[in-house]
Parts: sequence; C-alpha cells; structure tokens
Amino acid sequence: MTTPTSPPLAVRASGLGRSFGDTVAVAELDLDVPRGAVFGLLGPDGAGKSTLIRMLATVLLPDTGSAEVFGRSVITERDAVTPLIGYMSQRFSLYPDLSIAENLEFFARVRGVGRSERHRRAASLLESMGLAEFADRQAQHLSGGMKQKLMLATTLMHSPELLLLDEPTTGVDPVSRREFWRILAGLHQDGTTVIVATPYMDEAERCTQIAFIDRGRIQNQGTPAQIKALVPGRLLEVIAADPRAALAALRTLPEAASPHLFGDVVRVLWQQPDDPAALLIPALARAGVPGATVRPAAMDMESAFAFLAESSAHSSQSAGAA
Ligand SMILES: Nc1ncnc2c1ncn2[C@@H]1O[C@H](COP(=O)(O)OP(=O)(O)OP(=O)(O)O)[C@@H](O)[C@H]1O
Repeated sequence: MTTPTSPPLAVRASGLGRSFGDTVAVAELDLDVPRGAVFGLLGPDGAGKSTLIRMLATVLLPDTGSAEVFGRSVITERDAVTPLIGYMSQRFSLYPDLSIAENLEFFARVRGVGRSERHRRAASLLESMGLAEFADRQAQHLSGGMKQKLMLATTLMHSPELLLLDEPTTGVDPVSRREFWRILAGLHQDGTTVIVATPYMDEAERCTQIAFIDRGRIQNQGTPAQIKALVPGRLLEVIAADPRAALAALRTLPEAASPHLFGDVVRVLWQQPDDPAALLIPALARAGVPGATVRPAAMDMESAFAFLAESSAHSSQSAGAA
C-alpha cells in the first residue's frame, strides 16, 4: 500500500526467477523501483540484467514469482502493461530503408498511436533530439549515435511511463552517449521512470539508484553515493612511468585490492591500517617499477564496481566450496 512517506512504485518484483535449462538467469529476485527513478542495472556479463528487463517488458515469461509495472502484472495483465512501457532491447533494429520520419510513423502505428498524435509526437521528438533536419534521411545512412537516438524516439512515440533500456549506448561514441543521457535527463524531469542496464560506470553515476546484479540476484542496491560508500578502505592512485608494469606488479600484492588502470594511473583499494606508500613504493621498485608515487583519490564507481564484482565472485566460490 502507498503511504505519504513511500513514493508509489513503478516496478515491484517478488521472487522473480527465470532459468534456461540448467542456467539460472534470474534467481528469485526482489526489486522495488520508485516512480520517477532513473534506475541503473549493473553487473558482469551474464548476470541476468537482460533477462530481468525482458520479463518486465512482457516478452519473456518468468518461471517463478511475480512482477508488476504500475500495479499491473507482467504475467496476467500483459495487454495492460505494454502501453505503459517502452522497451529498447540490445537487438532493437530500425528499418534501414525507411527514413527517420517513416520509422517513427511505422513504430507508432504498431503501437496504435492515432494519426494527429503521431505527427505531433514525431515533430516534438525530432526537435528535442536534434533530428528534425534529418527527418528524410534513411536509417541506414545515420551515424551510430543518431541511430540510437532514433531507436529511443521510436520507443517514446506512444509516451510510455516506463522506459526499459538494455545497454542502449553500447558501441556509441562518448559525445553521442552524453547527448543520449541529456535526453534521458529531460525524460526524467518530465516524470518518466527509466530502468537502464549499462556497462558504463559514468552512466551509472547519473542514475538516481543502482542495483548491482550478479548470478541473477541483486547483491547491492542504493544511490551511487551509497554504493560507493559500501567499499571499505581508501582509493589510491599509483603514478608510475610505466603504468602497465605497475598494474602487473600491484596485481601480485595482496594488500593492493582491485588494481585497475584509470587513464595513465593505476587505482587500488587500500584496506590496511599502514601507510600505503611505505609498502607500495618499495614493492614496486623490487618488481622493476622504480620512482612510483602514491596519492589519495575520491572513490569512483569503476572502483566500487570492481570491488563488488570481486567480493561477489569470492562469496560464490566460498559458497561453492562449502
Ligand atoms: N534465451 C536463452 N537461452 C539460453 N540461455 C540464456 C538465454 N538468455 C539468457 N541466457 C543465459 O542466462 C544468463 C543471463 O543472461 P543475461 O543475458 O540475462 O545476462 P546479462 O547480465 O544481460 O549479460 P549480458 O550483458 O552479457 O547480456 C547467461 O548465462 C545467459 O547465457
């Protein structure tokens, strides 16, 4: 029940599960997504993000549990759910020989959008996405970034209240990704709820909430700040003339957790009470990386993700060994 202190939910899933043969893709997952959220799904490849999104999009039936979108069941009320959602799958494709305007027209017709509303909506989306001057260009002649924007526009033609986006910007250049997220920010401001699976940590930072999924389960959930605060210890940057050699050396040091390259420095998590420089600099010199320096860095999502993925993998190994 909704109370004045609990915002109404866009999505509620309870015990939701789906297997493919022996592979458990989503495992009795519980999920609440507040209305108006930009909710990011993060997790390693094969974690179950696409399967979860497909079930919420009513294109895949769960084996167990239930899920509701704005209170309507994705299992027993699919016809009521589909008008409420816009789903952009990883395999979403446009008609290459149709123009931008014709693609919008086609997808809106399929969704049953009336003629005058189709024209009004197409004009407004083309304008807001900076596609108006290309309306007559065939989809096959668009850049990757423009194609993604057009796919999003077709998904929005029937004015869905919930957008389900499965890695919508994978393979798109950074400028187009930023532009795509500017559009999402506008939709968020207008009250649209967005659930987006993303492999990009800068995109995760832009979400109002994120869930870290592994092996079909939500391992952690919260705001980006809350997720970063889960990581114990401090984040350090190691600056060395040869960052790759420094990375290789740091990987052999148990005290330096989750080492990864960040630009031309190596970031590590430091969970020890001792002074990191006193241990790291001599250890790097012994490994053939002399003259390194160490400085503190603000915790970032990339490091938090690396830490959560490693701890999730360790806990599954210990569970398997038990
Ligand atoms: N149609 C299918 N048939 C068989 N196995 C499947 C099918 N769909 C997904 N799986 C398996 O279920 C697991 C979860 O896959 P899913 O695609 O949901 O993960 P994901 O987190 O979206 O990863 P990715 O980003 O790599 O797509 C994987 O082991 C995958 O191989």
